[in-house]
Amino acid sequence: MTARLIDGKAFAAQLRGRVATAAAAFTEQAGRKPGLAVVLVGEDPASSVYVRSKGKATLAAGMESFEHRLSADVSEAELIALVDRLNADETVDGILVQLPLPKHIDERAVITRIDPDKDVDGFHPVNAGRLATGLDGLVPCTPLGCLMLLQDIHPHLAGLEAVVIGRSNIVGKPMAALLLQQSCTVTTVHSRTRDVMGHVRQADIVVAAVGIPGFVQPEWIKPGATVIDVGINRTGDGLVGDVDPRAVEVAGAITPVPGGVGPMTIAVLMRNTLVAAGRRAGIAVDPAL
Ligand SMILES: NC(=O)C1=CN([C@@H]2O[C@H](COP(=O)(O)OP(=O)(O)OC[C@H]3O[C@@H](n4cnc5c(N)ncnc54)[C@H](OP(=O)(O)O)[C@@H]3O)[C@@H](O)[C@H]2O)C=CC1
Ligand SMILES: Nc1nc(=O)c2c([nH]1)NC[C@@H]1CN(c3ccc(C(=O)N[C@@H](CCC(=O)O)C(=O)O)cc3)C=[N+]21
Repeated sequence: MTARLIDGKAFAAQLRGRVATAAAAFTEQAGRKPGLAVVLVGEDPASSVYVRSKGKATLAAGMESFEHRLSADVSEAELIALVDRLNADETVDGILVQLPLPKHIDERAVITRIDPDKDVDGFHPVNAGRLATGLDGLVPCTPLGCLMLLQDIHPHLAGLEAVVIGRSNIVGKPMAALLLQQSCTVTTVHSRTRDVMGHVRQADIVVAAVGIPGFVQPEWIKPGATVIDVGINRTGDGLVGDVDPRAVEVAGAITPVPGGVGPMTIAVLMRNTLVAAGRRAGIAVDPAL
């Protein structure tokens, strides 16, 4: 059997189309466009590429894009002062500070300074708490994008066994929270787990967010399982995921890298910006987003 390839790129394009329609309706009602501010510190080439593609996607969705590029030696105080200005700016609905930050800056101090209602990355502890307790908030883009792809394949997620590999605040933990909210039976495995393979073998759904190229072996996968590969690893062979490509021979459905989760992350960022704008302005946005 060979797995169905989940076309994240096409799914993301559809989502961006729906966001653009809803953004136009917002602009009509609010008399201004939704606005996203992206802050980049330093000149890491990969981060520069992401920031540029986020800016392009923002404009294409009919939203305002504010880019702030700061030099790598900017002080933490200066960066926090910029966050304060963006928090106070009525034309800014979403704020994203590109990670990682240079070592001399405390990421936590910066993230916790962002107004939780403008935190379109969903990284603020207030949003993590809202997700954990089932309140409306802003949900991290990558795991929400993964959930959308999963719901397309499994309209009924309730009762399925899901294994999340990785427990970062950015991907693994919010992914597990979302799957639990959908009534999956969720297991999170990590570097201290005794038998990662043993857990993965049981899973109807595997989400790999490890950061090790080709980590998940085909023999670990239950035949027919759905596999979501979050990994973005730059190697001599180009961009590769956290799942061994031979897994296509065992899985029922699998996301490719590139063209899987990555494009969804940016599309959900657009969606989160529109949702934040709607809530801030008291304007209803399409709930199907
Ligand atoms: N497609 C996209 O849009 C995005 C992709 N990514 C990619 O996703 C991947 C994960 O990112 P992120 O969560 O930020 O990474 P982190 O490095 O923060 O987390 C990696 C997790 O994997 C776990 N881990 C490491 N080694 C093993 C092992 N041998 N067995 C089991 N678990 C292990 C770690 O465990 P422990 O906690 O015990 O150390 C940790 O929880 C990366 O490739 C990243 O580039 C990330 C964000 C967005
Ligand atoms: N505050 C913050 N928020 C983030 O969401 C954030 C961040 N910092 N730092 C870095 C990671 C990584 N990330 C990706 C976004 C898009 C692709 C993406 O579009 N990938 C394409 C390929 C792109 C390529 O070829 O390089 C794909 O997988 O098809 C990947 C990874 C967001 N991140």
